[in-house]
Amino acid sequence: MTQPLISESLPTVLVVDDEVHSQDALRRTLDDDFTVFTASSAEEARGLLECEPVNVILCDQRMPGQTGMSFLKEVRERWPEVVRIAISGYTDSEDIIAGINEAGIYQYILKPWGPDHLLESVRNAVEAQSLQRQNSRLDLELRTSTGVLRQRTSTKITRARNHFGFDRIVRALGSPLDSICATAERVARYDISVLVLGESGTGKELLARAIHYASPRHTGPFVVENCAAIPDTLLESELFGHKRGAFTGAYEDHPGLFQRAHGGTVFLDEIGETSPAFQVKLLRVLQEGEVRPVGAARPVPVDVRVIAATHRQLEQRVRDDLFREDLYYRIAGVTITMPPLRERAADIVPIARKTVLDVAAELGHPGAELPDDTLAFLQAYPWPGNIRELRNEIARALALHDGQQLTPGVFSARVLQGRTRGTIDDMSMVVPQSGTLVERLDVIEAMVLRESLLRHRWNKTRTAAELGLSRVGLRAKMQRFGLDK
Ligand SMILES: Nc1ncnc2c1ncn2[C@@H]1O[C@H](COP(=O)(O)OP(=O)(O)OP(=O)(O)O)[C@@H](O)[C@H]1O
Repeated sequence: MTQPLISESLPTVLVVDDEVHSQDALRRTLDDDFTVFTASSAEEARGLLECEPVNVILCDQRMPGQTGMSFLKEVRERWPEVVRIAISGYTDSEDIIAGINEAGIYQYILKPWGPDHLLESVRNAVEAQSLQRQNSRLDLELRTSTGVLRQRTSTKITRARNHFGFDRIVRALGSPLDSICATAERVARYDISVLVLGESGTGKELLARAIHYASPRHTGPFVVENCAAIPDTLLESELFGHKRGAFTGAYEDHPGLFQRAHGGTVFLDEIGETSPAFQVKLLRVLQEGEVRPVGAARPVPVDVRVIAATHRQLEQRVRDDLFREDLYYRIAGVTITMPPLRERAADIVPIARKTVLDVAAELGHPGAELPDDTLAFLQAYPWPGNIRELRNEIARALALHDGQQLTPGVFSARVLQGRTRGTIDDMSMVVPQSGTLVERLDVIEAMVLRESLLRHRWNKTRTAAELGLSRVGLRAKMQRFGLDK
């Protein structure tokens, strides 16, 4: 047996035939295009397969010791990448079918074979193998990248769930937010609409996100829309999208709000500010569960959960005919009210501490200390802008007083003077909107006391004189409202 030196560039073919003249004929036919090995027995062929990279095996059906088919079966098991061609002197269709099934034969070549036909068959076999390899590689890459993508997506979702979970809503032990979050978490599991009421900056959007990420829709999008910011002229296009060429300037298809939120949750902020036109269109989508993009021939089904929010008393707006009653009932499956910060002063301490950490990390500062008197001072301020205002104040103080202790003096004049703006609209931010009259007056009384104390730099004699109180009376009130810390 003389075997060739392997040419790197040519595919290799192993001819297995015990008849020397058949071997020679095959070699001559294939030699120009392939590196050809020959073997006279299964044993010899095994030896070659073990040490040479064979692309195609051409095996005669008749072999001493065992049939060509049983050997090709073995090849399939041990070297499955090698393409198998059987050469046979007879045509038994059952034999051929068995060969194809059991040995995974690529082709049967009948004797006498013609050189052109044989050459073409072997070329095709090599090509089939290369395609097969390419496919496997692509398949592997695809599976790996899909796996990585899936893993990345699920990591992202897990991170988002952790980042926007209910425990990220910072609050003191026993805060009214405990029961609010418990309700929201229960509601999250069901596909009902949620209406979140509360002053600006109380955390309505934060709560809406927590609901979305705790819901079965958490893998879908959470899309925020500030309804007050959409002019009526753009309503259709913003809510329902448009097709390319639907109007001048529509250069490409634009998915509307509901299509973007499909499978997830849409957060409709400032729902109380919407025009009658907006309300009609919104109601239609919620009733029909489909949208028709401007210029589209057919409506598109949308599957969206709605969480709406407003700082307005929406029921009152319904009574005043400023908000559609039918829409109100659609969006207010469950109503949750976020209390203003001044009604949960205990939350100010953990929120302030957490904000210092967040902002310091953002600014790359080492952080800052919040001494007890500063915390008491922050608790006494009514925070008409709620948590947003508190966070902004702390960020400002940290930026200006890098690395120092945050004493009351580092806060803005507005906070130092306990000033709140005086418009009627702002009144609703300062005057409590829940509780009995006595409870509400208590909140106001505490604010008046604190404001006066701050202005007099906590001098009790001057504060008492200004408020027409005795020093003892002032001290008693300070104690009652927690202002004596
Ligand atoms: N309990 C909380 N713990 C930590 N951060 C909070 C909390 N509540 C609100 N925040 C933060 O305060 C800011 C304002 O909150 P958010 O935007 O959710 O309020 P909102 O009621 O939706 O305000 P608006 O009505 O003005 O849109 C955000 O930065 C939010 O992350």
